[in-house]
Amino acid sequence: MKADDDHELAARLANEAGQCLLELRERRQSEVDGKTLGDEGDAAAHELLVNALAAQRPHDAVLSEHGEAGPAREPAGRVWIVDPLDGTREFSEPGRTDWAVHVALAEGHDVLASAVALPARGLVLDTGAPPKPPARRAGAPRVAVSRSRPPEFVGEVAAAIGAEQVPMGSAGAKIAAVVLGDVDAYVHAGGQYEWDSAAPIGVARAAGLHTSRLDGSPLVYDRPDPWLPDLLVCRAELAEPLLTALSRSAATRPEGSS
Ligand SMILES: Nc1ncnc2c1ncn2[C@@H]1O[C@H](COP(=O)(O)O)[C@@H](OP(=O)(O)O)[C@H]1O
Repeated sequence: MKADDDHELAARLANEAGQCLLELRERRQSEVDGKTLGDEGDAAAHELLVNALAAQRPHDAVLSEHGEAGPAREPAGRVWIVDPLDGTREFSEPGRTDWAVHVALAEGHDVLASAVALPARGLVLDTGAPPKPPARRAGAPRVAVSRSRPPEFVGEVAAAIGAEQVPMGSAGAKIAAVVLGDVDAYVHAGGQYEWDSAAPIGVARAAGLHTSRLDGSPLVYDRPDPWLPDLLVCRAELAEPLLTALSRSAATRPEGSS
């Protein structure tokens, strides 16, 4: 099996799940409430991805936001880490485009191939043909943060580098915004799981962006516990100033200290 096939499969499955979600959203949004729409989307996209991976990669394990599937995970073996619908809340709000489908293949605790679909924007970003981030736009740097749960310390970090904050839903949409040059960085803390970041982190790395934990250490995938609560994605030239600002902020201060 060629590695190229994995890039291609990730992109195809992310696109197919995205089309399924677009169709479901169109058909059901006038019939059910937002919570039901999100739950139906999550379930439909999960089912599509798990069935497709069972048919196309029967020897690989699958770790989805909605449970494990396929053979048991082997230490450092091949595992598809998928988030069928990232930004469930935004998916259920009419007209919003900040939601995504994540499909990643990890091996040796690293992402080998991945794709992020942004169905409502008609885009699929993948590691087989990673986009080159455009030149930085003029003006203050823009830092994407969670729309619903922005970390408290982000204000002081943004101020330290003269940046403005841009609230947005979905980890995949925020990392894609850095890849596409809509923003310059994404800072997250307080909680997340491996499926929230594996696929977009693969694409961001392939596009030459900086990716790490907030203390600068590497993001490691396919650990027994999928909790991966914080991350930084940014243009390479912002890594040093942002990591310095983060190291001086509450972001990396041990809990309980001031
Ligand atoms: N504190 C936290 N604990 C657990 N998951 C979190 C979290 N903050 C954000 N997330 C998850 O990260 C994804 C992006 O969040 P946000 O839009 O706030 O940036 C969402 O995934 P899902 O939409 O797949 O549930 C959300 O649930």
